[in-house]
Amino acid sequence: MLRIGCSILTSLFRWACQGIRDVYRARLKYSMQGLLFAAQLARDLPTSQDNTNQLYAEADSVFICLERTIELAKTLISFFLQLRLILHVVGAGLQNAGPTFIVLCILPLVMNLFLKKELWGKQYVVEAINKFYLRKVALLKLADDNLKIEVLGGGISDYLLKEYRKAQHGLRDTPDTHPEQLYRTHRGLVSELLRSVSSQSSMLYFAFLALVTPSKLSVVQLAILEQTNLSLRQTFWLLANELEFFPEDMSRMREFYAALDIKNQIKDGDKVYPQPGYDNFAGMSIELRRVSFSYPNTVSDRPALENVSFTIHPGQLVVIVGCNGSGKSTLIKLLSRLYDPTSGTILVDGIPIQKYRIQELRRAIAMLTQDHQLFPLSVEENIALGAPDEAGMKDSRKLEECVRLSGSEKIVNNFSEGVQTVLEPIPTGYISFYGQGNEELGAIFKTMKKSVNLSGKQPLYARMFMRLTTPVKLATIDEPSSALDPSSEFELFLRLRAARKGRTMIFVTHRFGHLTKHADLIICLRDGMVEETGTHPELLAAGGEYARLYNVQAEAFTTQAS
Ligand SMILES: Nc1ncnc2c1ncn2[C@@H]1O[C@H](COP(=O)(O)OP(=O)(O)OP(=O)(O)O)[C@@H](O)[C@H]1O
Repeated sequence: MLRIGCSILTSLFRWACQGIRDVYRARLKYSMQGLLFAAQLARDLPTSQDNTNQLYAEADSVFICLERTIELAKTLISFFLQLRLILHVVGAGLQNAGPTFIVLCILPLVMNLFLKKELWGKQYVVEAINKFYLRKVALLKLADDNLKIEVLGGGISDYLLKEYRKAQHGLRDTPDTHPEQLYRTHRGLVSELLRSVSSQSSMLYFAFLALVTPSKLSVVQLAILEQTNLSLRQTFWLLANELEFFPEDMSRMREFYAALDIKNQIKDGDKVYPQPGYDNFAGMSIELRRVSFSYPNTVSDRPALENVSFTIHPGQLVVIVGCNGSGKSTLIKLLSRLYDPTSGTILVDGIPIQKYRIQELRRAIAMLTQDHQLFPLSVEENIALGAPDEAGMKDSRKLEECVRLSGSEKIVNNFSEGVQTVLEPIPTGYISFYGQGNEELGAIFKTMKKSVNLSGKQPLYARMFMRLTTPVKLATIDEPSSALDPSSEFELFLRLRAARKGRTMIFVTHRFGHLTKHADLIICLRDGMVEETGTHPELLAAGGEYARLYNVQAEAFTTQAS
């Protein structure tokens, strides 16, 4: 009865512990996740791109470390209790045999620890270097759906199959099993023999003692020792495993806290923006004095910008032009302090840009770059986040106006859920291992992955228009039109220019015409340096790089096809 009662109590205790454990784990994890999310959001661009800051930070690592510490303590206690039991049982008859028995009992496991060939739990980096394997993996990738058009359109399937066979031939029978598995299977004969002989030593020792001094060992003692021998080994094995992984768990937890503590490379200033007296200025004034910049971790010897100097007056419409890689986008990134110049000074309203509070400065800048992406949120939120204050988020009239200005009406109307449509839902579902291949489940799974395919990026422009409803002083638009047809592009430029009142506006573009003719200032870059500046007529008359680029585009429209 007592035994049954104890088992029931144990089960109840386990069940309750499991529930509490799961709840506590979730609480701790969510709270750590929140801290990590805040730290990641606060991290600036150079800091996040710095390889030394790529830490393994898992919100669960704190709980795991805590749990493993408790487990380790439990195992240690149980190990010492078992040792005590053995000494007690053996000590009754044979005074000195207990310690010998314990040593023999755990000897095979100690040997195992030294002789075992296992990579698991060790710190290492793996890289495949077999050229045939690398070739095969690269070729297999070409069967992916996202490369279908290139492969089918290019008619290269036969070539790929031939190359695959060659790579396979070169690879011969070299296994591509995980290195952990391969390493483990290569055990030496001596270690195998030592292992099996030593595993029997403790009981052989007692069998020997029982034969030599039968009066000092009872059958009951032998039975208890047989049982304890097994459980001591089990506990020791558990202890060794836990101790092996413990430093790794600790280091993961340390890494998690280190990730929370990463200091931003871009230092914040303490001046408010705009400075008193500048609030009513018709835009931001910008001056660059001998600014040079190289990207952190770049492999290129040439700086992205070199000795760049120019002045933009408040309210000017500026167009930056230049060939690919001439530094146009980089320049825009420096203006919002996504990066700081390597040397030189940027003055905003006459004060070095680093002196302003970054948050306030960025709030005064509306930026649209080639890197901008739509968020995996609803269309409405994607747009409203241009003005993320409570009032802007809820103003549906404003939202509709921004959709209209950006030319996104057609796109939005095509969605059955309109502005509530989530653009790129994060896939969270999966089919179980044994459910793979089940047609019915497959059909359900397909309906779960509903990504919305947008050909243009108009909602991004809508977000920009939303941003322009706030008191921004500088709008920078980097290649706004690359995904637009010419008439949409023309209309968009008109609307953006109309939204210019009271703010400085900088466009980065490869296309001349609509914009450059209206620009107060054109800055022409070449290889990271300012080649020339001026207005459209001035630069055409100068006959330099701008005139050359302009004429190349103009000729494309005027030259008769031969
Ligand atoms: N994140 C980066 N890390 C390292 N180098 C970069 C990075 N971004 C740009 N570069 C390099 O800096 C230089 C200037 O690039 P940038 O993108 O500013 O030129 P761009 O004139 O805007 O070019 P495009 O017209 O193609 O957009 C180029 O040599 C580019 O390869």
